[in-house]
Amino acid sequence: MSEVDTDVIIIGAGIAGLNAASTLHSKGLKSLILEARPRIGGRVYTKRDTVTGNHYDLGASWFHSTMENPIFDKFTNNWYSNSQIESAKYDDNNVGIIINSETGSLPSGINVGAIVDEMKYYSSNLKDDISLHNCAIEYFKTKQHRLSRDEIKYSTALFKFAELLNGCDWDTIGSKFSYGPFNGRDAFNTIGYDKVIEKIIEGYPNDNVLLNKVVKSVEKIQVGKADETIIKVTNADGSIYKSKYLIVTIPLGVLKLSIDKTNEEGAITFNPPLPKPITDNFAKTKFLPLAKVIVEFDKAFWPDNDKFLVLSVPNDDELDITKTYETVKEFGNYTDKENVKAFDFPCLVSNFNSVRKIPALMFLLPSQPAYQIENASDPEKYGYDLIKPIISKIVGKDIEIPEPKLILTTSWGNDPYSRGAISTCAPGDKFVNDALIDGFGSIRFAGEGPVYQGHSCAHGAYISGEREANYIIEKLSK
Ligand SMILES: Cc1cc2nc3c(=O)[nH]c(=O)nc-3n(C[C@H](O)[C@H](O)[C@H](O)COP(=O)(O)OP(=O)(O)OC[C@H]3O[C@@H](n4cnc5c(N)ncnc54)[C@H](O)[C@@H]3O)c2cc1C
Repeated sequence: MSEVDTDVIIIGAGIAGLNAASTLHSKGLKSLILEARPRIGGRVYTKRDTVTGNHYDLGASWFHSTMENPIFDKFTNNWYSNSQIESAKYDDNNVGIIINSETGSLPSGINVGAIVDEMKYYSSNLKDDISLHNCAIEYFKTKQHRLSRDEIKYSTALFKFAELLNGCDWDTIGSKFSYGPFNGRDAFNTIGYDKVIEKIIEGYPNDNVLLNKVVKSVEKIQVGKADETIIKVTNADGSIYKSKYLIVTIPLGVLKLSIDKTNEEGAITFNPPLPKPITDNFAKTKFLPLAKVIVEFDKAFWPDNDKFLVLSVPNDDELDITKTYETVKEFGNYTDKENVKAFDFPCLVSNFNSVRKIPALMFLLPSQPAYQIENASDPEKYGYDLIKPIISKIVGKDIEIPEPKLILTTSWGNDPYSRGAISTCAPGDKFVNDALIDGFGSIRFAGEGPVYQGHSCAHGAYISGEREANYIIEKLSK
């Protein structure tokens, strides 16, 4: 059993933990990172193929909210500004919309974007926070007299697209925060998100990052007056480390287990237990998976749009124009289905041939298909079979799709150290668990969950890590 004394222990080597460590290091404070996995990065995970030189991000890919994203600014302005390759690309050029119809595309002459903007306004201003699905029903109930049949049909499908921003199906997403506070365009990271990780941790001592350390328990021990405590952290391998402060950055899906599932892998027992204001908030916290299916071919055979939004559109015969909201009620309810197929769910397809000059497509899928892929006996084959009809629609012609060179799928839901993709708000839930930001004395919390700016995003994790490091720096300087 080893014992190490340090100023701060950080649990988790994702963006939040690494940025906390780097900030503490820059001010001369000592820290130690305990990471359960055999690698750093957390939900940033770049697979690099040593033969082709290609790389694929299985976690974060985009810089969101680029008007207020500090990682994006550093990445493009400081870290890789001299790179010969553009390090990030706004990928909103010529966005294709693909639907399951004869033509495969939206009919011209309907401005669904404007209606979706109205629906976003409507959802964020409703008095009661209801599910996104119910919100769509309410919107059509009260506003359908202003809309044409096609406007209703296609804007419903686009609205449901928010499932990809939240990871959940629209029955489990609270309408109020369903579109999040996204400020600014999205930019695609073209050189790999691991390059962000490399820069954040540059200069931090390697020896202070301990991998394969699954933290099992945290004990706060009183050593003097009320605010004089020592933190004792015990790992699954029996090693113990002690510090003055602790920053916990594990995903909320894992932290939730501390309430009543402490035997599960990755769960941490807190002694004394986490206070009620923190745990009360977890009752509704949703943490479901998103999945990626990445397919690489010998050469591209699809159109050159930057990306494609693939929509699940209500059937024409299902759509009763006199009672459209009734139709919307039945539409898109796939949570009870065990096997969803292409076009049952919305999906985003990034065209790497356009954004990175690589003949590959990346499919981002919501929770239900994600579960199916993760639990399949052959996830690559299952994932590819699931998205193949979408490739056919994108191509638009009856051609034989060639065999892919490479298929990659993800497993964020089954992974015990993530247990999902991103934090989501259920109806009536708080956008952010403020009690986590307040912390528990010398036990602090960071990550994409406990933060407002950049909530659920990589830059939110970054901001929260710095916030907690600065809190401790201030405390220790007194
Ligand atoms: C498929 C997918 C796509 C995404 N796309 C984007 C995107 O395009 N843009 C964007 O901004 N964001 C995206 N995100 C979200 C983004 O990846 C996260 O917000 C961010 O990486 C979270 O960082 P974090 O430090 O909060 O948590 P994490 O990166 O999850 O780090 C937490 C760390 O804690 C470790 N840990 C867990 N339990 C224990 C334990 N008991 N003991 C020790 N260590 C433990 C984990 O192994 C992990 O390394 C995506 C996420 C997913 C899954």
